[in-house]
Amino acid sequence: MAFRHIRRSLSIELIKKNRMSKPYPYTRSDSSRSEAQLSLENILQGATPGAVSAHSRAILEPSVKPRDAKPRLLLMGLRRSGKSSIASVVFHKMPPNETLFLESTTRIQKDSIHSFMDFQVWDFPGQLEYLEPSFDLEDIFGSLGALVWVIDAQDDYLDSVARLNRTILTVQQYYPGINIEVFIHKVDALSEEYRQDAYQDIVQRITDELNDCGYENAPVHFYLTSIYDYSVFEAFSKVIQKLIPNLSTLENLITTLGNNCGFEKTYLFDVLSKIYIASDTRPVDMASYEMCSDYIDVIVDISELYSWDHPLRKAKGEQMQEAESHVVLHDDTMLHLMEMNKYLCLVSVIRNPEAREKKGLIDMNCRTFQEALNDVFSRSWEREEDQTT
Ligand SMILES: Nc1nc2c(ncn2[C@@H]2O[C@H](COP(=O)(O)OP(=O)(O)OP(=O)(O)O)[C@@H](O)[C@H]2O)c(=O)[nH]1
Repeated sequence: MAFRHIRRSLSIELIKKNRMSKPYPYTRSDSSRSEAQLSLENILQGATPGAVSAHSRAILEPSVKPRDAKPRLLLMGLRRSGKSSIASVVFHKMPPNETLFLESTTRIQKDSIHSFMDFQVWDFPGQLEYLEPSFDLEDIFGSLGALVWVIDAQDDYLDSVARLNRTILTVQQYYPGINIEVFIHKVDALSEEYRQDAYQDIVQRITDELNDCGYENAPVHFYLTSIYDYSVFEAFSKVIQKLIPNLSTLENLITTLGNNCGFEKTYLFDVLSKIYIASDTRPVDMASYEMCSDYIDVIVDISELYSWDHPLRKAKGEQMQEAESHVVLHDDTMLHLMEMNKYLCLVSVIRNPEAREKKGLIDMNCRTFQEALNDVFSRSWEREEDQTT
């Protein structure tokens, strides 16, 4: 559990603390990772590489058990476009610069992600010809949540765009509802002007082709991404959000909470991956998202440092199981964090001085939100397990 080491509520007043300015969200090597982080990673079940070849369809077994009927995210694109790097950085907390040493994927890598929602991430080798008749489209695209197509924007992308167009046209015929998410990737090394040009050009080429073939409203979305900043987390947040049932209910709940407590912006984070699964309906600004995301790291680190069982330490009264914390930054912005359950935590940005003073109100409203969230969004099999025990 994310903050299970925290036995009591933390309240940290870091008056002169500058915004955390780590270049990347994960900058430490494996050996220096905290127990808390490792325990987070243990939630993930490791990759179970399927022995896929063009002639071996058996590995792409259709899902039969209800537990296996999870939405699937397919990572596709040409070789070296950055698919495995994205999966490793977002879901395995790999420091971005370590992706330089990733080897080319030769088989479909299947990751089962067990979190607030179960889903699978399939990383396809760039060279795999999945549109050939030897592959069963139903096995690949059947229970698909989204197809994430990664285009290396630093490279000549025309081949990739042509291949994506072929894939979309095939998939659209049989599975018109599938979300196609195009990551225009590795934009970190590009100038702002070149980024925008590449973006416009790629969008144009794909929409023109789809329009010519009669798919005017195909569900294709575009993102500029890089593993060296938060853009890939932001993009994945948007991709995952489309798979969440009742997202608008969740957003409305968060908006009501924010209005009642005077929050400027609130995010509901998946602690493991630090993608946000919902936020209030105000526009997202990257600076606040980054700040909140960094704050989760800070709290995980602090909980690791100070939550060990001390024989002489006695609890004073009843203790909350969930972590709760707030911090005031140098510009008087307050960040408030509250753990919601095993997987999710709520992080809010508070700039209104009056709102900052009403800590009791904030706590009470966040608890009410927590109860509503856990009632509505607890995972069905956990409820079943609870009933059987
Ligand atoms: N500059 C930059 N490099 C990146 C980024 N993402 C990935 N890379 C680099 O791109 C190279 C290829 O990345 P991979 O993740 O192995 O690519 P892949 O698409 O999985 O490749 P295949 O397994 O061959 O299909 C690695 O050296 C990464 O470090 C990014 O956002 N920016």
